[in-house]
Amino acid sequence: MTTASPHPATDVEVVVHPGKQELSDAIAARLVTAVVDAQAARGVAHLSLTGGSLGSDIWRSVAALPARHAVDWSRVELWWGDERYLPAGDPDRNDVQNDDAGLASLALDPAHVHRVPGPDASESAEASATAYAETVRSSGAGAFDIMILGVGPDGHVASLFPGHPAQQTTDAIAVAVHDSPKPPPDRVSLTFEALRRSRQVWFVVAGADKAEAVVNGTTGATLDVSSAAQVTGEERTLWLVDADAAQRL
Ligand SMILES: O=C(O)[C@H](O)[C@@H](O)[C@H](O)[C@H](O)COP(=O)(O)O
Repeated sequence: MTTASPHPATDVEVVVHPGKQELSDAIAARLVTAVVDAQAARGVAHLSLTGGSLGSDIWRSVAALPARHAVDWSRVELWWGDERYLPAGDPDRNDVQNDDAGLASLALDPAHVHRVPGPDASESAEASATAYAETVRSSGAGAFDIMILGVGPDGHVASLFPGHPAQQTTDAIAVAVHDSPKPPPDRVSLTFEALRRSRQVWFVVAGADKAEAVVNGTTGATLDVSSAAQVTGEERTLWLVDADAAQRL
């Protein structure tokens, strides 16, 4: 399938798994292999994570996967595509939900886990976005190796919501988002420009309520309908979906 998005850097590939559990387990297996490959090629793997239920299920699956020991987790640089602007440790933060699901059980180097500053560590969401962008810029990462993105039923990815003013931010790596249509209202998100600087982009989507978002995302829908359709990887763009989310393809 070829996307008609305005940035068709790569063909879009869709892989369908029967249910959410199989999907989560398959993403985990794919992730371990991709991280090993990135480390073999470049020494370090830059991996960007997503919130959402599936975004955390993946870490439950990785933590149960014997092959996780094939990864040198201390040489993984971790990022988040977006974060809810809440204090460190808040159970509604994406990083905390990922940690609780299993991420925290891996032998990561805390210095390589790049959390988005919350209100306890920054003056505003704008200041947090500036600081996070500076961390991305100074990390030396030419591109993220793997960008994992959940997709909302409304077509949002990271915290870039169709029709929201922050969606179209240009010339920035990260942006503050206020009045988010999905709570909580204040967030920090990578921009489209930053999300596209990824060797591989993996959209991870489960559930019948996402079926329309999957059609829109894989067929190059416009900005006002789909943020997902605006993002492709430099080398590969994968839609990893369950049968319910794929039902309208
Ligand atoms: O910050 C958020 O509110 C979430 O991170 C959100 O962006 C999520 O990734 C998608 O809505 C998909 O979520 P599900 O996997 O739960 O459907």
